Amino acid sequence: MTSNDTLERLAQVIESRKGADPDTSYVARLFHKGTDAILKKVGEEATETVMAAKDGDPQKIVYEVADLWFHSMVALAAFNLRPADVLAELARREGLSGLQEFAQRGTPAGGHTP
Ligand SMILES: N=c1c2ncn([C@@H]3O[C@H](COP(=O)(O)OP(=O)(O)OP(=O)(O)O)[C@@H](O)[C@H]3O)c2ncn1[C@@H]1O[C@H](COP(=O)(O)O)[C@@H](O)[C@H]1O
Repeated sequence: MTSNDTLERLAQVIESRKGADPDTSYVARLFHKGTDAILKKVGEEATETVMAAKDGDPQKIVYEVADLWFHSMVALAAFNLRPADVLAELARREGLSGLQEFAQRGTPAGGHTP
């Protein structure tokens, strides 16, 4: 079993919660609340990830990043996207240095460097 399988299985469960009962499913409740509520959770989990990383506790970092990935996947589903779309974008970037990619964009005068 690969990590891609785990993400794809979770994506299928998330998809199946669209229109499900908000009283019996957390994901259905998020969809019921709407996109703004989902995006708010993504923001909260990102902040909690930063705080965990500042604490330096590896277990807490993994826990919070799992929360962040999960809520990001709910956000993707809200826009009818799948983890496969993100994985394809990462695959496209494979082997292309971030510095190289940044240079190809062309740095505006006075612009920042990564
Ligand atoms: N991976 C997850 C998952 N990760 C986190 N959460 C829930 O996300 C909620 C919000 O997390 P928070 O950290 O914000 O917790 P909080 O209770 O708001 O507390 P605070 O941090 O705000 O104090 C919690 O209720 C967690 O249980 C998840 N809920 C569901 N899943 C997956 O989604 C599937 C479908 O879930 P249901 O739709 O509920 O059946 C499950 O089988 C799981 O595989």
